[in-house]
Amino acid sequence: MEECMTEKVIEIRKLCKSVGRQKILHNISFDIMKGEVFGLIGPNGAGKTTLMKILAGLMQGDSGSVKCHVPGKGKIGVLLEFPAAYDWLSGYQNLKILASMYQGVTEADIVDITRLVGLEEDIHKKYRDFSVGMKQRLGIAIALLNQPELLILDEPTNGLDFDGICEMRTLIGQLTGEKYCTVILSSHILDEMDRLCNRVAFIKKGEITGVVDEEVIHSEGLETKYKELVGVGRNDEKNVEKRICQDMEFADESDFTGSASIH
Ligand SMILES: Nc1ncnc2c1ncn2[C@@H]1O[C@H](COP(=O)(O)OP(=O)(O)OP(=O)(O)O)[C@@H](O)[C@H]1O
Repeated sequence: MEECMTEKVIEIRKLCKSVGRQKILHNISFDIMKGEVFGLIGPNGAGKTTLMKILAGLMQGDSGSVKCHVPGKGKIGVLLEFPAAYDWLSGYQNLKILASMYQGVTEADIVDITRLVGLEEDIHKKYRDFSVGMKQRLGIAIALLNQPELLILDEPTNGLDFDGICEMRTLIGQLTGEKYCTVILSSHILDEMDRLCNRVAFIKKGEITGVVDEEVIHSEGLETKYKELVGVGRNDEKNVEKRICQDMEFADESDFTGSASIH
C-alpha cells in the first residue's frame, strides 16, 4: 500500500470555476495518490461538491487542469448527495438496471456489493421505503457496481446513524485495503475524517488553505488544523440543511470518462 501511495491518480493544477460573477473555485492545486483516502473538509458553500463534480467529470472547470490517471472508461464511482433511483422498484431491481449498463457485472457481483454495503436485509424493499441511511448505502453500492479504482463520495455518512458511520469506516477500509481503491470523500464531521483519511485538504471560500498528512492529523488533530486553516469552530455547519443540487443527474453516469482534462 505504501508503494501505491507514490503513484498519482489525480493531478489538479490551478483549477478555477465561476458561476456568473461568483468565484466558486480559485486556483486549486493538489495531487491524490493511488490507494489513499483523501478527505476534503470545509464549511457549507466552500466548494467541496463543485470540486467533486469536476473530478467526476460531471462538470467542467473554467481554467486550469484536472488529470485523472484512472485507466478505462467508467472506472470512477461517484456518490453525490442521494442516488437517483426508481422509487417504485426495489433496491435490488435498481441495482440490476444500472448493472446492465456495464459489461461483465454478474448477479453474484450485485449480491457481493449488497453484502459489502450492509444492505442484504433491505435490498428487496421498494426504494421509496428506504431510510436515509439505506439510500446512502445504495448510493455507494451503485458507485461500486463497475469495480471502480477511484471512488468519489460527497458526505457519505450524511444521514447515517452511529452504527452506520462505523460500518462506513470499515467499508472504506476494505475498499482501500482489499480492492486497492483510491477514495476521495468530503465531510463536515472532523472525528470521522481523522479516523478515515490518510490526508486531508481544507477548503474555504473556494480556495485550498492547506493539505495535512496522517502524521499531522494524529499529532495536532484536525480540530486544531480546522481552526487554523478554516478559522471557525468545529462542525458549525453540521445542522445546516444541505442545498439540493438540481444539476446533478446520475442518469449521466454513462458519460463518465477516465480522464477529465480541461483546456
Ligand atoms: N449551479 C450553481 N449555480 C450557482 N451557484 C452555485 C451552483 N452550484 C454551486 N453554487 C455555489 O457555489 C458555492 C459552492 O457550493 P458547493 O455546493 O460546491 O459547496 P459545498 O462545500 O459542497 O457546500 P455544502 O457543504 O453545503 O454541500 C456556493 O456558494 C453555492 O451557492
